[in-house]
Amino acid sequence: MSSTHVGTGGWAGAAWWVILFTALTVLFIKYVICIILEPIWWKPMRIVRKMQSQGIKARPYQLLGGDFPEMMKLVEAAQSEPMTVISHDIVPRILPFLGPWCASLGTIYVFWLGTASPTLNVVDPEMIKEILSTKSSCFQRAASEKKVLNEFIGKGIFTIEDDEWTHHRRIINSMFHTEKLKKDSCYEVEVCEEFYKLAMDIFSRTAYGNNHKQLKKFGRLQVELKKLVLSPSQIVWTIVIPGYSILPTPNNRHINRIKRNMNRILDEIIQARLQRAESGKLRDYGNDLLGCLLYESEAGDHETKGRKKLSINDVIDESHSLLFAGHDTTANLLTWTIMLLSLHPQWQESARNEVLEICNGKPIDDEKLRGFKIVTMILQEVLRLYPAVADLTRVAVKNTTIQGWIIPEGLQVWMPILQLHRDPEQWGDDALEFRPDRFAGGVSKACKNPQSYIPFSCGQRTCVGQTFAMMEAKVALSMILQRFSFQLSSKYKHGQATRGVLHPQFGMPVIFHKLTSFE
Ligand code: HEM
Repeated sequence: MSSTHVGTGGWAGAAWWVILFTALTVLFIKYVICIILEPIWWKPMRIVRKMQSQGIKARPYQLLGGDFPEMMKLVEAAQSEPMTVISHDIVPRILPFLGPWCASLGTIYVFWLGTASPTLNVVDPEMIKEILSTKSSCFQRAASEKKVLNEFIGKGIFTIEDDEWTHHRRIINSMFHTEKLKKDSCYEVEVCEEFYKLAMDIFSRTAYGNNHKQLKKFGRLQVELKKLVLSPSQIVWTIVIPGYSILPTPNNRHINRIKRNMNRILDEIIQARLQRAESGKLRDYGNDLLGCLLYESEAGDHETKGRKKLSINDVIDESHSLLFAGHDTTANLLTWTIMLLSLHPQWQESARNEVLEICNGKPIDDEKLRGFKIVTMILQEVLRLYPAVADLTRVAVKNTTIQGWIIPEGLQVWMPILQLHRDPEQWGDDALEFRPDRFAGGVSKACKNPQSYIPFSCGQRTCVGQTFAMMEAKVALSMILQRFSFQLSSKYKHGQATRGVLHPQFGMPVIFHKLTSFE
């Protein structure tokens, strides 16, 4: 009797345990499903429904990488051959998906830039102004872009946010004060065909002192790294597979080897600077960019008024960002300028006459640079047609309204600068032509809405080096114009690609003729 009783009670107790265990397991599975489904399905679909309820169409959802793998395939196909004619209609080559998608979905639509990343295509200049300027606190750089940039240039000013960004930006800004640029960057440079090396040399001398030999090697490694990290397949894998960069693939191992070498060069430069300061050969750490960064680092003994000091690793990471942004962009500006002035010899001649008249055989200084009206217009027009940065991406970090559209938290926005700079609505029917004189009355007269011209972006995260870049381009161009006339070689093939920045895909062979006045 009692044993039966005990037995039944035991079974009942066991049954309760089974029920409890099953319930907990079901709850746990539901919880795991929620954790997985919320970011990859529910949240993105909520965002898309919100946009669809406002009349905006969306591309169909794709799980891994979203539309990105298809975009990359289209880009590869569009760039597989040189262009048959020299034309500035390069949107179908650089952003080949834009035309067909706009035709079927309208100019404002949602596509998938990365895994579960609904992204709004934005070309309206007023919306862009709000996103980048007036409502910039509601947006940050998108996660997929940060992933790729972190792989290439490490964690620095491009990828950090909030207080950390404000702190780093303030330090870096101080180096680009016009007073400092006037004093430090007006030295005579040899004109060379290799703008990449020239721009690296100028930037490294100005920002990193007397280390240009080491930084030349750094520059070579950066070119190699760029090819590996920013190759279409590596970008797709980095975005699609979380943690892809730590897998021991041959490419990743090669990338890590190059990064270690680059870090070693920067570390040697930093340690040498610290030693010079310690031995009293320098007051503080020097007043170039490296000096400013070290002054604010844990190596500096000054009071930071509660602000966190930069670590030496922060200084190394920022150096990767600045050494890349500081020369690749300007090198391409000069390259495209030489191409366009070769195609338009009358503008080459006008620019040369202006430079010869203003310089009159004397060295270039700040006052002369301010007198370069034609040269400035030419550079502005080059930056319109061939902006180094072809598009910008941000992600909304809180719900906001932009020009009447409700933008939910988590929605990415994508702003194709290249398209904006060629919009005939803004620039007129000659938008695809090289016409520097459209800038004769300044940007506000060149287009309907000045917000349609953003080669350096705008708002608080506008390019920190724009004054430096324009100054450097004017100095280099004026020196070339005074010494040489130039034309494209018959070997030149017209084609563009983006790997970090918009660059000539098949190189830019140019024939220079020494001017008789400089024989
Ligand atoms: C023709 C030359 C240049 C062009 C067209 C250009 C363009 C741009 C653009 C469009 C951005 C915004 C990127 C974004 O928000 O995603 C940017 C940011 C930046 N640029 Fe430049 N740039 C040029 C030269 C330079 C130079 C010489 C430096 C010197 C260090 C520099 C340093 C930076 C930095 C540090 C940022 C990030 C700013 C931040 O996030 O606070 N750039 N640039």
